[in-house]
Amino acid sequence: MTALTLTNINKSFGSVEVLKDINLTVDDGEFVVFVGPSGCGKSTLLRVIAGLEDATSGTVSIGGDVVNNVPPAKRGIAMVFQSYALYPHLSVRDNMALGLKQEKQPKSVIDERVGKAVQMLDLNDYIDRRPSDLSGGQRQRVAIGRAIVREPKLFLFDEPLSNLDAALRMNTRIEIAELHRTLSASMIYVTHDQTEAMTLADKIVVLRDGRVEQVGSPMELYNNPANRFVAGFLGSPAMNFLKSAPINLPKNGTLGVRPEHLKLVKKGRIKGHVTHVERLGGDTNLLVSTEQKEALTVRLFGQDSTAIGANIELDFDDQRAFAFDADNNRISH
Ligand SMILES: Nc1ncnc2c1ncn2[C@@H]1O[C@H](COP(=O)(O)OP(=O)(O)OP(=O)(O)O)[C@@H](O)[C@H]1O
Repeated sequence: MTALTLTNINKSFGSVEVLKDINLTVDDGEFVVFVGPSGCGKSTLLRVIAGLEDATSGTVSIGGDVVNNVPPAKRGIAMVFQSYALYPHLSVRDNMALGLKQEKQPKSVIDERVGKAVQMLDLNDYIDRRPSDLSGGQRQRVAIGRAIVREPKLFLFDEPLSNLDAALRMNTRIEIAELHRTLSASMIYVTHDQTEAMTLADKIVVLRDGRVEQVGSPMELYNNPANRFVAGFLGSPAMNFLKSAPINLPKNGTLGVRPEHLKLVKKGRIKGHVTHVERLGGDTNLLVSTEQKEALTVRLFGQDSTAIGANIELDFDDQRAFAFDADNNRISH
């Protein structure tokens, strides 16, 4: 069964085309992440699915029903926003219960669903507090709880972790992944963070300038990017791109090598000097300027003693490298 189908979705604001011919399906229980740089149309696409924006053309189907003319509250979706959007004067419990009260659900149903969500999200100690007395992470859990109690057909998350600090972001990311496993619900999650996309998604949709660049599992996209944009967007540190490559490339082509696939060797095909060293404890990143004055990042596992200014030689396994043509599309080599 398909949770969501988008067919030929276009969206313009005035003369500006923001979404261009988007076709996509989300299967039941699938976790789909929309990822792409700022302004590529991720939030607009989510808002079209939610019914907060109308598509200029195209069809939105949820659970097999066309919902273009169905208002947001009747689409069977629940949305979690970056800003939490909690009511400041209501307790955690009442914030979570509000949607169900508005639906006129019986008290027994409300108590049961809120109780279950509170348990699941470990919010027991906070149910009588107001949002202002909670940390950012706890507020986001309340916002997620409010979505869960509605038992939606489809969850929509719009950059839910971007207001949290790095450590909390990682914890909450793991909680969202666990929640997805527990609920087996269909989820769409918008982020510009490639780590969130890689770690959460069953399926990643890479967007750029309102178009879908590529759709696939995280490892499919990582190991088999269709073009230079996808190759450069997924992976941290980002893939290196060389114009003066030591392998045969078409005219104006580019060689792509991931930082972890470059090896320090005595005699290699790439020569350069180290311009900066980042010692991360577990890994070491070397920033290198090649003889052809191109910049590279090398990711070495563990602690490495190479110093700034060192002359080094690098090489890589050709099987691990990617070749892109003058139009930045991937070619086999
Ligand atoms: N109501 C609107 N009126 C006019 N233009 C809009 C409107 N909403 C969004 N846009 C434009 O549409 C484009 C896509 O915006 P959108 O918010 O969907 O991007 P995004 O990928 O979610 O970006 P971000 O990661 O920065 O939130 C942007 O160029 C934006 O300026």
